[in-house]
Parts: sequence; structure tokens; C-alpha cells
Amino acid sequence: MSRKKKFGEREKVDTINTGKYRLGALAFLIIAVAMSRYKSFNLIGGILGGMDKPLPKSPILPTLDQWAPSLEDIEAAGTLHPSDIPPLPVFGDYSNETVIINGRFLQVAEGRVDHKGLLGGAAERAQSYFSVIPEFATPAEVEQILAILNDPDAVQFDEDPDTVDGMASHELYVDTVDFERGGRVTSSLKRDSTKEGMEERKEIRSKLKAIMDNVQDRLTQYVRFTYPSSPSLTPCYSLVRRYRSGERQTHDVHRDWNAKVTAVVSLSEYGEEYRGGLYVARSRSERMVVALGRGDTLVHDTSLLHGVKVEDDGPSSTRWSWIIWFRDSEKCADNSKEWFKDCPPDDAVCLSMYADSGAGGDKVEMIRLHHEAAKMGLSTSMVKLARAYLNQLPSHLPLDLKKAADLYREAAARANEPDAIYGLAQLTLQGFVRQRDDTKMGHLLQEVAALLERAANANHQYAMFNLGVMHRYGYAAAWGGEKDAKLAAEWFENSGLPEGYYAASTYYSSIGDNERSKKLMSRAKRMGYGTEWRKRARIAVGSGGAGGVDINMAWPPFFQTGVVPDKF
Ligand SMILES: O=C(O)CCC(=O)C(=O)O
Ligand SMILES: [Fe+2]
Repeated sequence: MSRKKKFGEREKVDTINTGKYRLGALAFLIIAVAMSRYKSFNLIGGILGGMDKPLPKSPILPTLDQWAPSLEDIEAAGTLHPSDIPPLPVFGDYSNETVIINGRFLQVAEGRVDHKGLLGGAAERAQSYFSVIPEFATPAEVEQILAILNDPDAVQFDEDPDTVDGMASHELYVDTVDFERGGRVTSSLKRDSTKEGMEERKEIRSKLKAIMDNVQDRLTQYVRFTYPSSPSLTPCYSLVRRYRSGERQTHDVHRDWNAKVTAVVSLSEYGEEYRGGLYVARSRSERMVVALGRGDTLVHDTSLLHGVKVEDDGPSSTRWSWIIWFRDSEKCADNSKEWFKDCPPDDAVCLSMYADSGAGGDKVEMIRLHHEAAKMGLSTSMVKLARAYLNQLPSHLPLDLKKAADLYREAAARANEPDAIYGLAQLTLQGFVRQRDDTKMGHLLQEVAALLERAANANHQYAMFNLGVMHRYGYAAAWGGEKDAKLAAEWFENSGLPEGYYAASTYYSSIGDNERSKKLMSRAKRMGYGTEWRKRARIAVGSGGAGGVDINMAWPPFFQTGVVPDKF
């Protein structure tokens, strides 16, 4: 399959060490060494009245009896703080080479990402590749693009729900195949969905295109050369995204379903204008930042898991990116349903992608494919299956909590899969997953806390949010901890979710820090808090495009007061 070609047909000329991309390796080591974070603490349960109540049992579902985090896990897990989560390591394992395209020499750093947790032959197949071309867009081109984007009169960016995370997108389509076909974009919440919106953006589009078209032509040559089995690769979508303080700074882990090949041109300088940024991922938990400077361009195919996390360094930190999605059709036809149709039987990632693309509309086949991929160790397929067994995703599978819990456990063990760990926290809170004959509420809540901390540590935004809930309402008191509204606010803010900014804002107003409260409230609103679309989009996309997951956990009424946390 072409997507697995390791740039094999490329003409190799020389190996050049592009300093910056080598330096990454050292940074990775330093950060990896600094990764220990949990403090130990004592297990003290049952100090509050009412805590010896039996576990809450679901009126519908039986209590399962087979899994909980090990006692060692729980004992090792002290109170995690957002500041304990290390910044993402920087990817550094490049091989550098020079390629010649139409007589032009290009230095290219090539990276390989091995999917995590796969077994035997499947592991051999489970790689994605990407390339970074330093300053593919020249400093002058980037300057000109930025001058247009930074113009105070520049039109506003879209605030419709993003298809990956359901938060305000903060993007601007420069060109799409939809425009060319005379139609407007499909989402009715995009500014371009109205004639006036299209008109309003006409000028900025033509200014941007005047510079971008040339870069795009060069890029087309490069991607056709790099993916020779797709000779008709054509740029079909071009958009600019913005990440800055007071708005979106994350874009959860995902694949670009809309593109056979993607190019991301960074318009900002790593280390100077922003930290963090675009990352590539071995699993949803293991993410590595690609340190992109101005004009540096990352090229990858559909299989690469990736996302964005810009560190919140205050107003001075902004990252702009320009994204081009290529399709394998000069007319930009959507062939995506065909891309993963003929997977080799031991290619778990390919099978799961075909399942995720709808498996030709065959729902039973979708489940079968995820089963196959899960058997080979693919944690994301285990999560999909678990949610199907929980009837959170539509499928023919019967409700089976034991299977769901086993799949979550396996995914957690194989790839530290944050969605699986969060899923286990949900099941545990509902009293469905236990192995000890321990029926004390305090111990159950402690297990939930340990799971949420593990998931949060692997950057699960809903887990971070629920650590906020846990500390705000004082559930830690169940095992000797205390209510900690400040820590709660830190978790809420750190979740990067509009609901989190809102909840943090209420804390700061409660302690009289109105300025901070106002800032957070405005951020929450800018990202969609309180809108009808945000709620709908959040449920539709779930966590990182994997539907069937809820931000609201089944927190029991608080021991003495009977207070139940607000639902968001
Ligand atoms: O902003 C970026 O660098 C990447 C954004 C992205 O992955 C996307 O829009 O699909
Ligand atoms: Fe993407």
C-alpha cells in the first residue's frame, strides 16, 4: 500500500544533518528523564460520616466483579497537579536526506512513528512516516502571509465547531474544492455558509492566494514525488489555523480523514513564538512535538496520528499554521472510502481505518475489523469495541460490561490508552468494575481518582476536567484528602475545554479575582461555552473524534450534603 511506502522510490542523493532536527533527540532524552511524577501517600479511608454506604448500583446494570486498578497503582498515585505533567517530548529521530525535484535541491528530515502496543507481525507493519522540509515556504513568503493575517481589519476566523474536538475552530478556509464548485461550505455555522460571508472574505482570500498558490504548486510537486503511487495528488483544501492565549491552544489527537496527504506549513517560530505545537503520536497517549519553525513544512499521509498542543505561555505566545489537504484526484473527488479497502490481513492500523471510514457501510464488518485489529493489539480498536459493548456506539453487539471492561483494561495495559483509562474510571464510578470485596465508597472513589490521574497524565482532557470536579466537590475527603478549590480550578483550566475555562472562571470570581475570572469567562465563550452547537458537537465528536464518551461522569451525591456536581 502506498501509504506504507517509506519514501522508497525517492532518489537519495546525500545525507545532510539539518542541525535543528538533530537537536530534538537531546531534548527528548532530557525530558524523558524528568518524567517521574507521582508521589506516594497513605491510604486512609472512611473518615467522613456516611462513607460506609454501599456502592451506588445502577438500576439497570449488574455489578461486575473483575477489574480494578491494582493496590500498588493506587498507593503509588499521590495527588497529581497539572504542573506534574511534563511538556511533550520533542521528536528527534530523523534521518536526513537531500532530494532533487525539478532541479531544485531540498533538504528533508524524515521521521517514522511506530504505533504502540501492536503484536508480532502487526507491529512490523504499524508505522507511519512523515517528512519535514525546513523553510519550504521562504521567510519572505511567510512574512507576507503573516502581514495579511495580522492586519487588524482582517476578517474574523470561523467559530464553528471543529470536527475533531467540537470547540470553536478558529480557522479560515483560504480555498476549498467546495468554493471552486460554486458551492459554499457545508457547515451552516461557518461564515462562508452565507453569500455575505463569502463576500466578506473575498479580499483576504485573493491576497493570501496570491502568495500561497506558488508555494502550493511547489508542494504539489513534492508530494507527487514523495507518494509516487498517487500521481494525481491535488491540493483540495487550504486553511489557516490560529492557536493563542485566550482562545484554542489544542487540537486533540486525530487523523486527517479528508486527505490522502496533508502538508502543514508552520507560520510561527518554535521556541521563540510558541512552545509545543504540532505533535505526532504513537498512540493517543504518546505524543511527540515536531519543532517547526517559520516556513518549515511537515508532510504526512492519512495514517499519521497527530494533534496540536501549544503551551500556555500567555499573550506573547501565538502559533499560526497553514494546512493543505491533498486528495488523489485532480478533480478533488472524495475517494476516501476506497483508501483502506484492501488492507493486508496483518495490518491492524489499516483495518481499523477502514472500519472507521465506515467499512463500505457494513456495520457488522466494522465491528469485525475492529476485532481483528484489537486481536493484534491496537488499543484504539479496543476502545471502539468497548464502547460498542457498552452500547455507546451503534452496533449489533449485545450489552456486555465484562467484555467492555476487559477491552479497556487491555488497551490501558498495551498502550496506556487514555480513552480506555477514562472509560475504566467511568465504569468504576458506576460501581461496575471491582475485584476486591471492598464495598466502601471511599475506596471506590480513590480508584476513580487514580484512573483519572493516569488518564490526565496522558493528556486526556475529560479526565483533567473531572479531576477538577473531584477536587472542587471534595471527593478526596473520602480517603483522607481535602476539598481543594484552587487545585480544582487549575485542573479545569488545564483541560483546555470551554467547560473547564467556565468552571475555573467561577472559582476566581469566588475569591474576588475578577480580572482573571473575566478573562477565563471570555475564553470559555470564545471557544463555544454556553452555545447550543457546543453541546451537540461535544456529544458527536466525543474525545478526539471518538464518539460515545461523556464529559459528565456519574459522580455520586456528596457524602453528607447530598450535593451532586453540576452537569455540563
Ligand atoms: O495546526 C496544525 O498544525 C494542524 C492542524 C490539524 O491537524 C488539522 O487541522 O487537521
Ligand atoms: Fe490534522
